[in-house]
Amino acid sequence: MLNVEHLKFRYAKASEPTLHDVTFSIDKGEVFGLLGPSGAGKSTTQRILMRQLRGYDGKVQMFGQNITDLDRTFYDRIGVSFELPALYQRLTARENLQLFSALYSGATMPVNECLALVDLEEDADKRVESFSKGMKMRLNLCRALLHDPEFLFLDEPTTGQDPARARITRDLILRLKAQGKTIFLTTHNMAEADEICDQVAFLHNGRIPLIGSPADLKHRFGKRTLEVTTASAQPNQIYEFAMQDIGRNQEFLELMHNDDILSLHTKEASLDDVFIKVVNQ
Ligand SMILES: Nc1ncnc2c1ncn2[C@@H]1O[C@H](COP(=O)(O)OP(=O)(O)OP(=O)(O)O)[C@@H](O)[C@H]1O
Repeated sequence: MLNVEHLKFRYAKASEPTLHDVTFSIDKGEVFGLLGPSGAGKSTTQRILMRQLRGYDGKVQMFGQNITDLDRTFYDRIGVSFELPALYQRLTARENLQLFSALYSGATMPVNECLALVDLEEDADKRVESFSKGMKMRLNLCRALLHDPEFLFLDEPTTGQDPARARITRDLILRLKAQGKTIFLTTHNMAEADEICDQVAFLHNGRIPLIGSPADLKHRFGKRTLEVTTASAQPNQIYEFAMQDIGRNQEFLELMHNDDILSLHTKEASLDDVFIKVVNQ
């Protein structure tokens, strides 16, 4: 569905390339997460794939063709939800969607139906300028879905949303995946990436040093630990032991012979651990 090989890109006024050598591919129906520190080049990569930035080196193929060879129907096949101004503030949510619907050559989803997907039906006739950041993000997502595209670009899709709303958005993304859509997202939320992505890639120093399923990367690079608290320890003192070879860890074994264990708690490896390892390399 998408194939990127040795992508390199430098902004006109920058002395160094933002992307040095980026290679990855995404299969149809996959949720792919591009992760990395601020300024790593995640949005830059997305903008190249969306044909907003030209002048790159390397190969970028989408829908089986080089993206430079695709005609304007490309924009009917992709949906884009970015944080930056994509909405008319003075218009209502409904008016915004009606306006964007008119830009597509093919059929679009009824506006009410689309607003219901992101739980905004009751706010349909309010001006966007009165919306919270999270509501604007949800309307942006709605806009991206209007024309039922097969490929979605989502930049930080749950930014500004409270945990309940973020849950609704993540469930929607998973429903879209179940419908066969391919989704490329960026997020700083590692737990979110872990939950919804089939594959994640870490972008760092203009390259992708790690790529794989969250489970595989956590297994390879994360660390599982056991946390122990005891009655005799200082308040807030927690002993932490790596699970690997714990049965031969003398300090742990001695602690287990004490009678004052208060709690034993296993901590699973997380993508946060992997992220920190990648950026500290
Ligand atoms: N128009 C531009 N001209 C020059 N440099 C730019 C331009 N846009 C972005 N950059 C630089 O390119 C680098 C990558 O920026 P980009 O926005 O792609 O990062 P990001 O990984 O998406 O960051 P964040 O997580 O903060 O959104 C940064 O150093 C940024 O300053």
